[in-house]
Amino acid sequence: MSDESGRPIAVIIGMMGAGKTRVGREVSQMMGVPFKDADIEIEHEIGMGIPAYFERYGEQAFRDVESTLIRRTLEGFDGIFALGGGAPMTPSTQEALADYIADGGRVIYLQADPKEAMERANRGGGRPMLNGGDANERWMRLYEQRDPVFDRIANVHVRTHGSTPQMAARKVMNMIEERVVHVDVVASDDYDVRIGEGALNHLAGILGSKPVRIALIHTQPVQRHSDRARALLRQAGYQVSDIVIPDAEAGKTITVANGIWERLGNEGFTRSDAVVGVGGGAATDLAGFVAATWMRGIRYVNCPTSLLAMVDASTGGKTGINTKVGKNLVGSFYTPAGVLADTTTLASLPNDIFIEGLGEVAKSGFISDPEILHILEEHAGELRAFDGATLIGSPLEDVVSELIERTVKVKARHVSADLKEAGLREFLNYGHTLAHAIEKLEHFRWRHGNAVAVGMVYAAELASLLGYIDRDLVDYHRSLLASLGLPTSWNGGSFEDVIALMHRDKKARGNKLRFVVLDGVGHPVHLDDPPADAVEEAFRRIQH
Ligand SMILES: NC(=O)c1ccc[n+]([C@@H]2O[C@H](COP(=O)([O-])OP(=O)(O)OC[C@H]3O[C@@H](n4cnc5c(N)ncnc54)[C@H](O)[C@@H]3O)[C@@H](O)[C@H]2O)c1
Ligand SMILES: Nc1ncnc2c1ncn2[C@@H]1O[C@H](COP(=O)(O)OP(=O)(O)O)[C@@H](O)[C@H]1O
Ligand SMILES: O=C(O)C1=C[C@@H](OP(=O)(O)O)[C@@H](O)[C@H](O)C1
Repeated sequence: MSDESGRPIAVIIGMMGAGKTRVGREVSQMMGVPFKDADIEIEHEIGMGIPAYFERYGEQAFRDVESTLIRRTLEGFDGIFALGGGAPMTPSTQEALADYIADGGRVIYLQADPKEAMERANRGGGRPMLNGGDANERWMRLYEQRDPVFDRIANVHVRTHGSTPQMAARKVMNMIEERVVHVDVVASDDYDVRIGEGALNHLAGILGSKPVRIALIHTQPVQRHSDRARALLRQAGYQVSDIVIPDAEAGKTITVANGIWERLGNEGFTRSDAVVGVGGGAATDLAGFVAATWMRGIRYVNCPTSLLAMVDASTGGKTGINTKVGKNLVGSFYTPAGVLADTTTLASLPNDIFIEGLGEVAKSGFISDPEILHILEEHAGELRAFDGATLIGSPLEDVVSELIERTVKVKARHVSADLKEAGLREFLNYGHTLAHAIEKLEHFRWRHGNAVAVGMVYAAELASLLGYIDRDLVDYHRSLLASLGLPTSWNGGSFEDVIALMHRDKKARGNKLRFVVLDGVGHPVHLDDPPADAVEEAFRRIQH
């Protein structure tokens, strides 16, 4: 885990008594990496205790020694590095930490409960900054000065209220090991998709101090996960309006949205308040739509709990609801303040819902990242046998996290380049032209990812008929998708019904059909107005 460039894996800052040394050492043991405590290193260097050095030479002289040692350690140590309580207040140390973050480092603000930390800091003395007068009063004064500075300097915030050292260390380790995909959007604020155990712990860090009220929108099947989100929000001091919506597609309606708008009005939600959506893609679509429309837009954080929502639905700023005429026909491009894909939520995900999410994972492999296909191939059996109850802590967890990160990166590249789907982003629609027709004809009984799988085989057949790809790649589509438990054929409707619906696909222009096909793995192209006989023959070929 250590960083080859000699940079610390993480630097821990926080108030005296927060647990920087104790928790930092726990983390280093859990991760099997070295640990350094700046205060101990300084005492070795100055050849005396810090209180004595303070006494003899004063605080400024100490801070000079401290900041020099910190800068040197940041350049030449690859473990967990805990700083002294006052260290981050020194401007030169702040600069060094900013450089470290710019180089990919993690400065973790260990946010202990002030009462707990103050009590622990006063055990055993030896803290010169608490000398003179009431130690608790001095601690609180230092806290008022330092907390805002630490909050600003750190790029990771870990609340340890009520945690044992081991629990706190586990939270810190999860934050260190989590995967982060940055989405930089030209027309809107950038945001991060955070993937890992405990990602929900970032909620307060993303929402910040401005919101008073949070609308927590969730569905019954994910109650245990929304319970955790609610507890974190309340611990952080927000007023939480708990809004349970109908599950799955039943929740993506104007009636549900209208009911929430009424609640937000009655409960005085202002523009500085926010929405948090917890659930599958349907819930995060609806939550995003409510956030996009309330007062013409308030901030929202998506907390996806299904694989498809983590890799696709929650991450690209498409929000929306269904209407009687069709799916996703009303909505807005409105990007979130952040996306928290907490992999512990997958523990309750049913196997069939996990497998359908693999349809969108495979799609991303076909259009952009062949390594995704290799990982799917290598682990097809384990993935097909997915059991959420045994996922966390198993070898499969890291495989799933890698697949999520890679798929989100594919999505992020397209969203960053083309938020409103004027061109490049359409490549994410590989397999979707037929998929949407299937979903409609199956009255949405077919899951989205399953329909996309059949749609990709169709697009491969069409591409093969027109000479873009060879039969081997068509066969590879079928063998890989089938090995994951995904369908590769469909017999649920006539070609006439299908062609009529494909003409209403959002990629169609005028009376011309438009598809995304491959010109090889990782090379999607637009196919406009293909010959009618090829369109029909490809359909025949996915009907067996
Ligand atoms: N906005 C976009 O860019 C985008 C992209 C793809 C799909 N979508 C939309 O996303 C929806 C599909 O998302 P989905 O596949 O997550 O379906 P879904 O939201 O209907 O969830 C599927 C089922 O799994 C349950 N579930 C989800 N997470 C769970 C968990 N951790 N434990 C137990 N049960 C859980 C849900 O309650 C639901 O019953 C569709 O509405 C689709 O239109 C949107
Ligand atoms: N989460 C925690 N729960 C219980 N005791 C803790 C916790 N974190 C630290 N401690 C104890 O509190 C005291 C101060 O911890 P320490 O790591 O030295 O704080 P810091 O380095 O942040 O000043 C130590 O006795 C330590 O064992
Ligand atoms: O552009 C996007 O981010 C996508 C939106 C969804 O398609 P639709 O917009 O066709 O619903 C999704 O199914 C597809 O995987 C990617």
